[in-house]
Amino acid sequence: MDTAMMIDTVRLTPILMADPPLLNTQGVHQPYTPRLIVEVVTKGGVTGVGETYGDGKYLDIARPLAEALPGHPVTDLNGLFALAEQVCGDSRAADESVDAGGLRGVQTTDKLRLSVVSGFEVACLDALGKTLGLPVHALLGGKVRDSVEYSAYLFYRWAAHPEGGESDDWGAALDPAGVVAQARRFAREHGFTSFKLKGGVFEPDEEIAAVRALAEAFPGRPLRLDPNGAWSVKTSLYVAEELKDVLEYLEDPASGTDRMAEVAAGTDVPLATNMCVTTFPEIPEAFARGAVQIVLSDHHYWGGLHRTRELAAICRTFGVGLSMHSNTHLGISLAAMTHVAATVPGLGHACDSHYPWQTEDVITTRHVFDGGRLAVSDAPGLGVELDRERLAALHRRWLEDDGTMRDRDDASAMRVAEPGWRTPSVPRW
Ligand SMILES: O=C([O-])C(=O)C[C@H](O)[C@@H](O)C(=O)[O-]
Ligand SMILES: [Mg+2]
Repeated sequence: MDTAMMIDTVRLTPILMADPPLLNTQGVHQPYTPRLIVEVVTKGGVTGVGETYGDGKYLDIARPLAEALPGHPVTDLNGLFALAEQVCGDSRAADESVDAGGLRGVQTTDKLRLSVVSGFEVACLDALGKTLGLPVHALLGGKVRDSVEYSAYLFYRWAAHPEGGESDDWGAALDPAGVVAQARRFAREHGFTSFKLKGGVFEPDEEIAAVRALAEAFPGRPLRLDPNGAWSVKTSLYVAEELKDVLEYLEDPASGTDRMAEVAAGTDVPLATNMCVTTFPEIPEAFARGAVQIVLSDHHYWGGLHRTRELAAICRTFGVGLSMHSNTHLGISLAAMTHVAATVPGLGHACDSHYPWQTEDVITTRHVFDGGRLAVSDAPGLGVELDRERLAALHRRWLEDDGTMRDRDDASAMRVAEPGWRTPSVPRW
C-alpha cells in the first residue's frame, strides 16, 4: 500500500448551523442544529471531508473511531465497519427508544454507529478521489446520469423562532395558501417540479386540503405527504383514499412495519418509508409483507455510499422503488448524496433535500439547483472545498452554546411556544 494513502490524522469539528422553525409531528426545529464535520488527512497531505449528525450520542461514537483510524488506508472502507464495531462500544443513547431528533424509528447501537461511519466513509472517499484525481462517483463504479433530480421539501413553519436565532424572509406557512406560496417560491428559485409536504402537524383534513391545493397549483406534478408515522391505519387509509388521484406516494403514514403492511393492503397508493426500513435487518419482513413500495435511502442511515448502493441493488431485486431521504444537512452531504444518486440505476423518484432551507454552509461555493437538479461533479473527490473561516465560526457557536442546542430536541423547542407540549404518542390521529 502506497503510504500516501495511509491516514495520518482525523479531525472532528462539531458545529451548530442555523435552522428555520420548521414544524413536524414531534415539535419544531430549534434555531440551531448540530452537525459533525469529519476530516481525514492522509500521509500524502490530502484532506477528505465528510459530514454526519452532531448530537452528543454521535460524538461519543465518533471520537474513539477518529483516534483508532490513523495508520489505516483510506481505501479500506470495509475495514472501517469492523474497526468501528471494535472500538466504538455501545452508545449511552442506544436505549431502543424512538429517535426523536432523526425521526427514524427506534434508535439502536447499530444505527447510531452506522451514521457515524457514514461520515468517515465519505471523508475517506473524498481523500481517495482527490489522491487519484477521480470524482467520488467514479470510485462507486461511475455515474449513470449527469444530474440528479431533487424535490421541493415543503414544511409548515412559523415566520420566526420564538426564542430568536437567525431570521429569514419566508414568512409563516400554516395553511394551504401558505404551503402553495412556499411551493411556488421553491419552484421559482430552484426549478423543483416535484413536491413533498412534511405532515403530521395538523389534523389530517387540513393536510389533505394543503395537498389538494398543491395539486391545483401544480397539476400533474408528483406530490408526497409525510406525517412521520403519526396516523392510525384507519386515518392512513382515509387520507390515501382522499388523495389517491394526486399522490406519487404516501410516506410513513403509520408507524412500524405491522401498521404499514395493513395500510398497504388497503390502498393502491404506494407507501414510502424512511422509518420502518432503515437498516438491512429490517428489509426481509417489510418486503415479504409488502409493507413498503419505495425505500428512502439515506447514506447517513445505511452506513455510507457503498452500502447505499447495496440497498439499491436489494430494492431492484425485489421490485421495490428507491428515493432519498434528508435531514438537515450541509453542502458536504449534499455532494455525497448527489454522487451516490448519480450511480444508482432506476432511481425513479426525485430525492429529498433540506438544503434550500439552510442559509449557512461550510463549503466555499454553495450548490445551485437548476431546473430542480444538481449537476454531478467530475472534479476529484466530492468536488467541494471547506471554508475554514465558516467552519471555525460555526464551531465557535457550538463551543459557546450552553448545551441546549447541542442535542436536537424538537419537542423542547416547541415548549418555548407551547409550555405544555409533550412529544405526541403514536398514532396521534
Ligand atoms: O421523514 C423524513 O423525511 C424526515 O425525517 C426528514 C426530517 O427529519 C424532517 O422531518 C425534519 O427535519 O423535521
Ligand atoms: Mg419521511
